[in-house]
Amino acid sequence: MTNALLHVEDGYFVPELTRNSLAPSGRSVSSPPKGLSIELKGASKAFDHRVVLDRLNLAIEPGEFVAVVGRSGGGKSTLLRLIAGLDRPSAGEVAVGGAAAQGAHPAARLMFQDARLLPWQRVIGNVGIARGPNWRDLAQAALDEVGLGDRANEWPSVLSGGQRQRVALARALVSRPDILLLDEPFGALDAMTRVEMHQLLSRIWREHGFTAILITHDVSEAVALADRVIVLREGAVALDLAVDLPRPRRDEDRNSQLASRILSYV
Ligand SMILES: Nc1ncnc2c1ncn2[C@@H]1O[C@H](COP(=O)(O)OP(=O)(O)OP(=O)(O)O)[C@@H](O)[C@H]1O
Repeated sequence: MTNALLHVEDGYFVPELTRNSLAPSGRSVSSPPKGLSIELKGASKAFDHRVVLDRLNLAIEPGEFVAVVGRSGGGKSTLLRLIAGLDRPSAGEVAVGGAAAQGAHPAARLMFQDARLLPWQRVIGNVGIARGPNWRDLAQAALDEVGLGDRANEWPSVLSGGQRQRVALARALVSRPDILLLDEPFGALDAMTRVEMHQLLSRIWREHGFTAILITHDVSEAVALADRVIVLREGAVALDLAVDLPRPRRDEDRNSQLASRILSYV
């Protein structure tokens, strides 16, 4: 498979999106980028005249971690696709870093419930999928960051679900994204692995400084990870709540109180 066939919608690192890691930007693996702001101004999306997002206004600060929860079919993934620039609003505007989105945003990476690894590439080949100068070193560094440095030469088929998601995270990180868009990335994992992934993502988000948007059905996950939880209902923001709890969020009582409050808006 050539790079030209790799698609941003699959979470892959496409060649024209390589500015941070492969261009001589001066950024090294240890110099974190700054997250970008995201703004939706009266953004609507309709499919066949059915309104899925209805005049949404939302301002997300650079480096903020926002979780979006809501019922199935409520427009969460649609919102993520608009922010990624994979889809255009039917009306209104989506701005990333202050500029209106025009096509897939070069600084955004996506992660899905399914890791979407290429079975014919070893782990390191999946992470450094775009190749280019130093790709192996950059991919190895990203694998080290997610705790899989010693699995670089294995095939994806021998990895567990949690390890595959770590590889998907490394593949996103290798380009030093300014925005990480997470569409239920931990939805298929068991409870223990999910908690490990929460800790990993929290650490990486803190160290890298990217803006994170996490879609989840799990309100406790939203409370554990996000600065802010948004409930999307019938295409509009039903709740926009700051999670004012210190990290790491180990106070089960406070977490579950907040989770119950959020659930009442879903
Ligand atoms: N490309 C499309 N064409 C037509 N309808 C679409 C398209 N994409 C999404 N929809 C519809 O828009 C609505 C919202 O879908 P979306 O995937 O954004 O919801 P969601 O909140 O992410 O759902 P879930 O939690 O089940 O993943 C659904 O009714 C879906 O069928």
